[in-house]
Amino acid sequence: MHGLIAPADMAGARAAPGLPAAAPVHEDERGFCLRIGRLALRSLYAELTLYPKPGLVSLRDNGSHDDMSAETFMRSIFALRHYFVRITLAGSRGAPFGVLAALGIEAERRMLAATGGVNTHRGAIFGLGLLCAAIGNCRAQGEALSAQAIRAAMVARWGAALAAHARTPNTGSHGRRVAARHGVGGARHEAARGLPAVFEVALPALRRALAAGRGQRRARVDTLFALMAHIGDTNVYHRGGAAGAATVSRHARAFLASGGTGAAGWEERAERCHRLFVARRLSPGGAADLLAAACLVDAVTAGDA
Ligand SMILES: CC(C)(COP(=O)(O)OP(=O)(O)OC[C@H]1O[C@@H](n2cnc3c(N)ncnc32)[C@H](O[C@H]2O[C@H](COP(=O)(O)OP(=O)(O)OP(=O)(O)O)[C@@H](O)[C@H]2O)[C@@H]1O)[C@@H](O)C(=O)NCCC(=O)NCCS
Ligand SMILES: Nc1ncnc2[nH]cnc12
Repeated sequence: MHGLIAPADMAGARAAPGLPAAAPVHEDERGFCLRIGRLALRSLYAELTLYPKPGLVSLRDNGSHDDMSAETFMRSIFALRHYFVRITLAGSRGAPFGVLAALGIEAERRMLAATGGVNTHRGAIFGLGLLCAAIGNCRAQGEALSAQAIRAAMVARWGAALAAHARTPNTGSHGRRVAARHGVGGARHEAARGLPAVFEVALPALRRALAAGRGQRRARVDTLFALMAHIGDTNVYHRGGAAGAATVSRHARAFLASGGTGAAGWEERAERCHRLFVARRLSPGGAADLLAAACLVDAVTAGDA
């Protein structure tokens, strides 16, 4: 991921929609935004390359998907290399939600151009974009980069707009149909509530597993299962309905109850779950995004930025 972001990206950042073009970007601010952008890409790459990851695309196989592969995701990650830098800068400048949304919609356009029209990271563009903006805002306010401060900055600066966004009808997305049929709010409602899946489920699970000495791979697998056990994933509902969502939650809880990756034979159990989800075409894409989001917050709060 190291070489993906060049200083030229900051030039691109200044030209970002809604940001004052003449606003000078100071050296330390520039360096910070580049580092956060790099950590965001690294988090998406960490998610993609993790295995076993029930139903999801990895370097091993395409999971429950006929329309995308690891290559599709790599193209998407490369297409987002400017976006995360820009939205971090926008957040540091206290940009309104409309500016962030415009950056996100532009990023979605770049993603679709890179993937041949496949939706790989629409949810990640939203969730990780919001976190990058909050991280930039936190630093600009002189706050220490803790999980609590990042969440507080996101809610304080964009909470009202996110609540309004969650109330607006989805534009022809799966999310709208899932919300109408199953009452599951998805990404918008998750953000409107301050990303509880990231800060109250994923991050604690990741840190518990790391503190238990399980290493990054096993900690990330445990975290993905914790997310699958707890969230309403619109991707799962879209493909498998309420029965599919119950299947995902039941198998995730069983894996965790058996000790997660701390128990002998965990990898075979996780791969068996992967094969079952693939057979039923289930794909917890929302959990995958939230895992990447937790990896980003963990890296930033560990001082990697
Ligand atoms: C805010 C939006 C992005 C919300 O979009 P939408 O109205 O469609 O709402 P959702 O469907 O609920 O969510 C969209 C994606 O978010 C991920 N997701 C799902 N559930 C959750 C959840 N509980 N919490 C968080 N995130 C969630 C998921 O994204 C991932 O899965 C997609 C890939 O999987 P796949 O199965 O292939 O998906 P499809 O192609 O759609 O299905 P198939 O046809 O293949 O079967 C991929 O997107 C992953 O990221 C949901 O898909 C939007 O309204 C918006 O406003 N966007 C622009 C604003 C913006 O980005 N701003 C930036 C900063 S504010
Ligand atoms: N690895 C993955 N496979 C399928 N959908 C995803 N959405 C986000 N990451 C994903």
